[in-house]
Amino acid sequence: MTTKDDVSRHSTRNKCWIVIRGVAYDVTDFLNQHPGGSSVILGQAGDDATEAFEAVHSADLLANHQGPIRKVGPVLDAKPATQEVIKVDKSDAAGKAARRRLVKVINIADFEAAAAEVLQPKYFAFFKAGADSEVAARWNQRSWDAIRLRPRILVPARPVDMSTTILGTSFSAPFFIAPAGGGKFAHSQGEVLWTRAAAKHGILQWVCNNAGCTQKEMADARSPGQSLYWQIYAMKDLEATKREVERAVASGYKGFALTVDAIQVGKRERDMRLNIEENDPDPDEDESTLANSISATRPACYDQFDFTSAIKWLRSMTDLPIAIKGVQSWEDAALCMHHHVHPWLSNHGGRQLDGAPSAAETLLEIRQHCPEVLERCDVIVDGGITRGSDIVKALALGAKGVAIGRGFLFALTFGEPGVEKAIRILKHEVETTMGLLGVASIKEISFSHVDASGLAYAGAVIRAHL
Ligand code: HEM
Ligand SMILES: Cc1cc2nc3c(=O)[nH]c(=O)nc-3n(C[C@H](O)[C@H](O)[C@H](O)COP(=O)(O)O)c2cc1C
Repeated sequence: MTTKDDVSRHSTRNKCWIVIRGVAYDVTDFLNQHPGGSSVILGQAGDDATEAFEAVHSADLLANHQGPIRKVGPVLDAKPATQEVIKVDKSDAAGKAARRRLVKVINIADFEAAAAEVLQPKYFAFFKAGADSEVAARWNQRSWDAIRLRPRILVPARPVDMSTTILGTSFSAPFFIAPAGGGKFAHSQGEVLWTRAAAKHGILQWVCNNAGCTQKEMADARSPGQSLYWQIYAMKDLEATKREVERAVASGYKGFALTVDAIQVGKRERDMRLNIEENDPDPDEDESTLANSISATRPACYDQFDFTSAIKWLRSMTDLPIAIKGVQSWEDAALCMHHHVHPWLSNHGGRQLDGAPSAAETLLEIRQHCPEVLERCDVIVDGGITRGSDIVKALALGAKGVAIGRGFLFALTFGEPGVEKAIRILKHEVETTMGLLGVASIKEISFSHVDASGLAYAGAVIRAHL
């Protein structure tokens, strides 16, 4: 037990306590590790930080966080904590100006441009950033451009049905909302708005465990019958991740992805530059500029798994369908098949290993070296998908589900109406592409509908100029 007075005596960099929901925490040793920088926490030092904390973070972040934070104890005379997470509408995106911008959006790229106008630059940079020179991030998108569609003509038109199954559950469309952290940077209400929009339109939301909203908040925001999947990182403390998976199973999440391409964080320079501009670092501590950014100081992942031990560990927790997210070669896709899990071809939106292949390239490798993967697994792809035609190209190459990260983050800047509009735009584009190709259902889309022969050439030429 402690008191407000006690807490207020710890208001400096060397003795820094804050109160969150009636409990005091000693965050002195955490200050320099806080991904949001020490100054935001120091601004709350010795005081009640609940409102500032929950404007950005999910209510359960503290319980799950593994940084050097010491719980001091309940504050006897603290102001009572409300039951609901405090919603602070810090974005102007909900306002009239934002609605005016939304009207002008007619494709997913427009969402990016519109979000760039309304988001704080550091949040835009966090979403947009790729690793190093951002070649992989740009190539992801260009590689879909390099694939040509092969329409059949004089096929009597029929109504288009784009419904499909992903990991055993039916959805109204083959594309879905990728697990991407930082939803509350886009909109103060965060990822629950994805949950609601996904329900309205019958698409999948694959929830990210770095979400600003809690696992429970998103589960509670579900509509009857709505299926959500859960993405995890295996954290250094495997027991904590195990508890997270158990909670997700208990809350009714219906599928899992283990992200394996981020055992350390890629060097995201956009992010670093914005952080330097904002924090005006001490020139005598120059090295610190390399360490501080939203991306750079993530809690550590467990990095000792091989395929067999990872799958054994996952299977000790759940029988639900599992995808391994971050597969970037046909060999690893074949290993997924061997271990009865689904390969998710992704280079994390180019945010991790610059120079990594795009999902389109990995799909082609799989077709060449182990095509049975496409029959026996639900292959998921992502990276640089901005058009309905990209989605159809991915399906024609053999993918079963197509995830979109940044597109839905930028759309979330405009709240639920933004996300709904993004879904409608993509559905409309998929429908038009399918209609013009001469197919009426996902099953009818085949490899004969694409010509990917230019991809290797485009890769060589474009990469040289990226
Ligand atoms: C004391 C416990 C805290 C923990 C464990 C914590 C953890 C984190 C983590 C992991 C991130 C990275 C982004 C994410 O995953 O959400 C982050 C970012 C951030 N945090 Fe905290 N945080 C804490 C306290 C606070 C407080 C008290 C504030 C506000 C006064 C705050 C404001 C921010 C902001 C604004 C960012 C975004 C990064 C930026 O804007 O540069 N955090 N924090
Ligand atoms: C801002 C941001 C945060 C992300 N956070 C995660 C994450 O926490 N877990 C994860 O598996 N993937 C994460 N991703 C990667 C996405 O799931 C997805 O692989 C990627 O965004 C696809 O590329 P796209 O953004 O070009 O659509 C993140 C991506 C972005 C842009």
